[in-house]
Amino acid sequence: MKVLVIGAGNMGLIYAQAMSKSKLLNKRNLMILDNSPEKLQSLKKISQFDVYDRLEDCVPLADLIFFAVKPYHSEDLFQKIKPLAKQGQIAISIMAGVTIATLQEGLGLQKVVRAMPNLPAQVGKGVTSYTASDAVSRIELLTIENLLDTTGKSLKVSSEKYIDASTGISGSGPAYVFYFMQSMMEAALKMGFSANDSKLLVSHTFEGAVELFNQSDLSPNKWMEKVASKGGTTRAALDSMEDNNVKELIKEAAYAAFNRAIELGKEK
Ligand SMILES: NC(=O)C1=CN([C@@H]2O[C@H](COP(=O)(O)OP(=O)(O)OC[C@H]3O[C@@H](n4cnc5c(N)ncnc54)[C@H](O)[C@@H]3O)[C@@H](O)[C@H]2O)C=CC1
Ligand SMILES: O=C(O)[C@@H]1CCC=N1
Repeated sequence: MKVLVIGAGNMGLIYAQAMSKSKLLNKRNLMILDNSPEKLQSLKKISQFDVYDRLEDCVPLADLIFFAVKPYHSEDLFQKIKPLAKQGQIAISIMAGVTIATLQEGLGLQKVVRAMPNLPAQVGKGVTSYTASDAVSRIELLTIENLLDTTGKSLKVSSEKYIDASTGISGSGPAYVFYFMQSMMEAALKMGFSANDSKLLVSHTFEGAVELFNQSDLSPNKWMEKVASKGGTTRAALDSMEDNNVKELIKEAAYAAFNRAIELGKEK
């Protein structure tokens, strides 16, 4: 299987590098294309894949075309690719909001996979939800799942609604975690810790809490109870969060991302 990644930004490059290291593909089978001269310059220094700047040189060679450009660049890109694409090729898109129907119509291809990864893919700890059009066979889907798994875990979902929903949870989610971390680091600095010490205290607190959660069957609520002593410091913090409706605000934020994903699909 020959794979072409279009868009060598954050996500495209992460996927290209992860796939190139996996046993599923070798160097000759991985192509990458970008339209930014600076990006091409830096890509040529990486020897893991073949770099292209012209669609006509690489699109016809690909079995699987992986789309990793911003959603607002997709329409123009699809127009250029449509005359070069061949039935049987599989398009896989990680673009937020861009629907399977839009991909099929824009590219003139029936075999389409929509996926939603997240940035921890960069360290092999990503989670990618995906779903496919009926034309993609089970065996093709298995290969695609193996490719997605090179960046972490994958989750097959039953419909596109869950791709938009997972955009609001896991796709955008790392930014919510960073928001929380930033807030705690700012509080630590205000309490008088150095930047380095603030970072150490906060990053280990997150890492340790996630590790505890992952190694047990307990819910986050149960873990909160274990930290909070009656009348103690944690209770004071949790009460302050409850009084300020923080949980509802976080849910609202996740829904804002979910709804924005749906809107992006309509904007095209
Ligand atoms: N950054 C993230 O955490 C996540 C991003 N996504 C999705 O991944 C996609 C890419 O996002 P990022 O990697 O963050 O963006 P980015 O801006 O870092 O990368 C996009 C790349 O596409 C290139 N590009 C633009 N138009 C092109 C064209 N016509 N032909 C070839 N290359 C072109 C740009 O030069 C750039 O290198 C987006 O659609 C986004 O919705 C999905 C999940 C997480
Ligand atoms: O913010 C965005 O639109 C993309 C999709 C999920 C994460 N980044």
